[in-house]
Amino acid sequence: MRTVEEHAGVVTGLLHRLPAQLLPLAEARGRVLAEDLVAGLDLPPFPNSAMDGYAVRVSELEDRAGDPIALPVSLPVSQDIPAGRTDTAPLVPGTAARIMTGAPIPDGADGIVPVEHTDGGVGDPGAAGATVTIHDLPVPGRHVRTRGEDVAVGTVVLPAGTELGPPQLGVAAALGVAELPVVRPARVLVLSTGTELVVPGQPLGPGQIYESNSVMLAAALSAIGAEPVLAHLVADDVTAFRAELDRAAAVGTPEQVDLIVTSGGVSAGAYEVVKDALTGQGVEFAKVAMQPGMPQGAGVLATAVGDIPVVTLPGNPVSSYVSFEVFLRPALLAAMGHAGTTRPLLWLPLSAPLDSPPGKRQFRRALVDAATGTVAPWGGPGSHLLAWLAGSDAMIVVPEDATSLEAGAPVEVWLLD
Ligand SMILES: Nc1nc2c(c(=O)[nH]1)N[C@H]1C(S)=C(S)[C@@H](COP(=O)(O)OP(=O)(O)OC[C@H]3O[C@@H](n4cnc5c(N)ncnc54)[C@H](O)[C@@H]3O)O[C@H]1N2
Ligand code: MOO
Repeated sequence: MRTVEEHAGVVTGLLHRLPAQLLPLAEARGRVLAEDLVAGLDLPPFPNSAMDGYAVRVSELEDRAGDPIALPVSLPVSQDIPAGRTDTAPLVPGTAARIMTGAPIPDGADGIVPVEHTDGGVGDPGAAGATVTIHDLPVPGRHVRTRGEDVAVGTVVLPAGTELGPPQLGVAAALGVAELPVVRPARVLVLSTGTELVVPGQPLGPGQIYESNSVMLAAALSAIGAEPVLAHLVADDVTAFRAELDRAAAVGTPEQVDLIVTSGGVSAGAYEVVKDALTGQGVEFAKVAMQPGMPQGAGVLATAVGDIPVVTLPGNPVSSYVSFEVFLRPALLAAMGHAGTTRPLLWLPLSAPLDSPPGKRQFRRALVDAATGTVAPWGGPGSHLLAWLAGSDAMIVVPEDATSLEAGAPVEVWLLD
């Protein structure tokens, strides 16, 4: 049997780092930056006011000894500077300029008196007789946002590998960048197999069940920023199945994907379509020492139209999802440029005992109790217990050598979404 790490290594080895593409900022959230973002300008690009108020020469409001002059003091208001003004004149000595937040500081001014520290001004700023009476003196530089104090031109603002969240996209926009080079998402064909499977919404016949893996896997792919492509259900028919795979492998066609993920048809039954179609074709089937998720397959399928990595997941719904978490999620995140590929990991004491099979790493559905700082197994270990998976918010990882753990034992916990 393969260890979990051995199979994880095989799956990761199938996927190469994806190429970059240019995306408008509005479409880049969650993507990974493919190249350093270097500032093409200073931020702020010019000195500007952090307050609505009056720009002054602070030295004019001090006496020769550098002490504040007696207050209040009235100054003529020589100009008005709203944000966006492009023709600001230097500050006339002995005057103040009315200024708004974000407006350029006039040459010569070195302090801003917030409007709350004045009488609010009398008359139209810039007109004859306009004055402002100042009650409190500013310190030089106060409320002045200097050029380049946030970003200096030429500096790396976001290094390659940065995951683009709202603030990162915001700073790119502030630098005037409209598009960013980001790692392209993986396109993944999800193919569920099984003659017993019926698409939700259709009537269910005897012996049939509704198909749940493809929608679950597609959602899991979307959640990490990959692009799922869902194929129609393929019955347990090797020829039809191979035709689907060949379509997905065809280089340069719209159908081409980076990876094919199948579910079902890999265990020991008489109708294992995935195994039957792929054995000896570059895909290796193995038992992995884990529960659930023991029967696995992975490899590169060579077709007449191109080679395509394939990962075959077991059909039991919980097995399928756990296999995604353990093998595919980290491998795809890495291929899409993410540095962190694991779930947030905690060590928490169990609030209830659990059993685990010898020699297998068990991944148990679990619920974290934030109030007590404990974790409880949620439902049994059965790999058909999908509703329990749906009710869980974490996975407990039980090591291969543990067969029973008492309440209170510390366990590794992966926090799920
Ligand atoms: N004799 C043995 N039998 C089984 C073994 C074994 O080692 N020897 N392994 C068991 C384990 S463990 C697993 S896991 C499953 C894996 O089986 P397959 O991958 O071949 O999957 P299927 O047989 O096609 O289906 C298993 C189960 O899951 C249901 N299923 C499958 N696909 C879907 C889907 N898309 N949506 C919802 N449900 C699905 C299917 O109806 C079966 O109930 O094999 C054990 N058997
Ligand atoms: O390994 Mo299977 O995935 O237990 O149910």
